[in-house]
Amino acid sequence: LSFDFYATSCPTAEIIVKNTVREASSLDPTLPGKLLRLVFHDCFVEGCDASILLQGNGTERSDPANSFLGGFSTIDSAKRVLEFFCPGTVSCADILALAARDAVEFAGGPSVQVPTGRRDGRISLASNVRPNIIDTSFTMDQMLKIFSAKGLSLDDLVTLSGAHTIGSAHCNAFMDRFKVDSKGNFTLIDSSLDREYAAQLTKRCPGGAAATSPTTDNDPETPSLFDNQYYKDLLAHKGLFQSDSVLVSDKRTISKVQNFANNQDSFFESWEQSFLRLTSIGVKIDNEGEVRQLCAVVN
Ligand code: HEM
Ligand SMILES: [Ca+2]
Ligand SMILES: [Ca+2]
Repeated sequence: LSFDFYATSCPTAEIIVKNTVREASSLDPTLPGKLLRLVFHDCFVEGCDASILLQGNGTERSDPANSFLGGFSTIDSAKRVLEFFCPGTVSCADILALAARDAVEFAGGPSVQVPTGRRDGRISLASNVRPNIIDTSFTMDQMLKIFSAKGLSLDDLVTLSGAHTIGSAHCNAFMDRFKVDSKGNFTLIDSSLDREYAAQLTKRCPGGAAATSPTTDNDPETPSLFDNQYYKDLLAHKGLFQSDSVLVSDKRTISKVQNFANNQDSFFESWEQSFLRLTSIGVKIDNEGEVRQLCAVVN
């Protein structure tokens, strides 16, 4: 990968992606979160190779763990423009990494220079999703095991979890942390969650209707701003997922959380490094992959 990969073959590549993300985000403020989660779910399965974008029976996209992913149409739009100006040149994997980078910037986060040159993969299997994607119920050791397998550290886990400073979630991702009986009586199951916050969350999940339920902001304070508020939320026991709360209950990660909560610059600096590591996982180059014509299908 290199920073000037498309300098001669498609010098406007990054501008085209940025403009597409900018326009789409101004119409749909939920888009930045979707693009950011999309690159995470791409890179953790088969590397950053746009395997998540392939459609069809039994692909990664068809796994229930990926059912709430979004942002696909924005990637398709950017690809359409790029195929017009630079046919067969810019990979879907690069478009996705650049779009996620731009999404963070438009949400108020740091702008990161991202190297390009990723090729698109030809393999996308639902059976590869569960072993590689972290569930909210995982312990720190289970999370660390998956992160290590990707060449990422505990610090990367704390930093990249900061993505939950934007975006939203469906009830089934956090509903098991509390319980409401038929009489409306509320019981807190996970005591690492603030009681009042949990009581508010129950109102977002009426009757336990998980899939059809409305979404809840990941960061209750600044839901669409990419800032360090997520870490302040964690210290206030307002991490939405169990996997967020674990970051303050584990002595290996609490000091990093405190550091980021007190110092946004420190979070942003770490973000830049960790985001580069995330978007470099298992990249395919040259004939290890292809440049798809359409991001949803292999050539
Ligand atoms: C480490 C373990 C992680 C777990 C268990 C986890 C889990 C989840 C879950 C359950 C949701 C809600 C999905 C829904 O119901 O719609 C979510 C949302 C989100 N996640 Fe994570 N996540 C993790 C790490 C990450 C990382 C590393 C990133 C990116 C760098 C990320 C970015 C996001 C974003 C941006 C959203 C909001 C998506 C939207 O608004 O549509 N997450 N995550
Ligand atoms: Ca992938
Ligand atoms: Ca925020």
